[in-house]
Amino acid sequence: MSETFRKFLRTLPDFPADLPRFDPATAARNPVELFKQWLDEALDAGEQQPHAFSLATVSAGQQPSSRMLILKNIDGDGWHFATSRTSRKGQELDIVPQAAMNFYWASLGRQVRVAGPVVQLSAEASARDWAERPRADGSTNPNWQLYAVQPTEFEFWQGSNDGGHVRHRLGPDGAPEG
Ligand SMILES: Cc1cc2nc3c(=O)[nH]c(=O)nc-3n(C[C@H](O)[C@H](O)[C@H](O)COP(=O)(O)O)c2cc1C
Repeated sequence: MSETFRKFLRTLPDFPADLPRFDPATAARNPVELFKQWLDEALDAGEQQPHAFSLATVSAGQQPSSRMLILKNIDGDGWHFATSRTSRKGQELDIVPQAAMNFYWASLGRQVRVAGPVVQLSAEASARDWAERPRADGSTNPNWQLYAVQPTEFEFWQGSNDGGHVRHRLGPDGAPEG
């Protein structure tokens, strides 16, 4: 059975035949600008929920966990997401306020990694996010919290069908890193 499954996995579709080329030398130097460009291109490529990402957090005992979330904004406070403070991730962020985001757009063979410390945004901003969510019903939720990742590192990754994958790593100010 496990051998059959192993072989089955080998047959699954890989990247699409046509992938964009990415040349870091001519890319936007500002990581937020580059991200917004890639997000637009993911939307144009037909990606459903291109603003969805995986958020990894870690427990006090160093057990990592990850789950999908929706990006709510990017501004001077950082990269916003919202969740309940009482959730597993909320509790983990109370103890270890660090996280890693991972966006993946399969149709373009692209991944963006963003990581750094996490801060809590204001009660007002959190309440507004709760009120503006899809299917809002006029209720309030005192546990709903808007957070922001304040990136210390970025990585823009472009897959290639010839194996020449491109990794473009940037520091917090957009300066290229090894
Ligand atoms: C595409 C997608 C987007 C999601 N967006 C959110 C979100 O913005 N906020 C949220 O709290 N949960 C969201 N969820 C649910 C989370 O993945 C997760 O199940 C929930 O937040 C509990 O996670 P935790 O127990 O690790 O804290 C989303 C799930 C999916 C699949």
